[in-house]
Amino acid sequence: MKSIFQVRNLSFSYDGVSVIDNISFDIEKGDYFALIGPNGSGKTTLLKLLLGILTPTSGKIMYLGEDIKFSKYKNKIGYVSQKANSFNESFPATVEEIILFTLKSIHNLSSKQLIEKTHEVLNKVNMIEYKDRLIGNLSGGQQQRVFIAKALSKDPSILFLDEPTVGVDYRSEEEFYNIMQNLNKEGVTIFIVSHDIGSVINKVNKVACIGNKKIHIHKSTQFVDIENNLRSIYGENIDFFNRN
Ligand SMILES: Nc1ncnc2c1ncn2[C@@H]1O[C@H](COP(=O)(O)OP(=O)(O)OP(=O)(O)O)[C@@H](O)[C@H]1O
Repeated sequence: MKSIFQVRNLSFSYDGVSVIDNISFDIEKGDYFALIGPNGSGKTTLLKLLLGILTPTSGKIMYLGEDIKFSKYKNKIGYVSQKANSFNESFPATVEEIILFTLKSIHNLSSKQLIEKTHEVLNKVNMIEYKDRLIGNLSGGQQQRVFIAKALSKDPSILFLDEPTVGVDYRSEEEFYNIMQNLNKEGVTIFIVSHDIGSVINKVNKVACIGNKKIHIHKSTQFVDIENNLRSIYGENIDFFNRN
């Protein structure tokens, strides 16, 4: 499989306090990845490093073989942040206007093409029927889908999502994972940061566990392997998965 991201001997410290210590792993084309780990284990820090928001203390991150410091990779990645689903009620724009505006800033398309592309990305997140609604009048789960549509406007090769199911109800969560699965089938590589181990593990096909400053990649979602690894990270004898 072709690597999209190659992380090599990556370490990171905040003001001398080490959070990530000499980790190496790849994100391959077509991966549907979950990054899991306890609170404070460094999930968001690693995500910020991959997004180029933070700079490694040492080591390298490469996008398609080129150091991200020098690469124009940001045009090729989609990012949905943790606090994405929070538009104010009075925000004066419809769903369609928000996507149109985003697309205009990225692509050089005719008006007709812009509308077509807007409808295409809204269809991908099951939001076409809400296109004329004011964004502030949507539920948190629906707003989240608009943010995913915004991220898809770039035609990203990889989509990063930080804790995407926090604050969404069971039905929205199911819908969210259906959308992710469809996008992954269409070829989008997906990387989800989540503390909701039981839910996310049933959906993805690779798991990265972060803890004690290290990362362990599970190339399948074999519960027993992951569970043993999580026990060593959390140091507790607890059940992580609901197997019903
Ligand atoms: N800006 C910062 N300055 C100093 N320390 C920080 C900063 N941001 C995070 N940290 C520390 O780095 C460690 C990792 O934090 P991080 O937010 O990456 O963890 P996380 O796994 O995403 O946690 P959570 O699940 O609670 O969101 C924590 O000990 C945290 O206190």
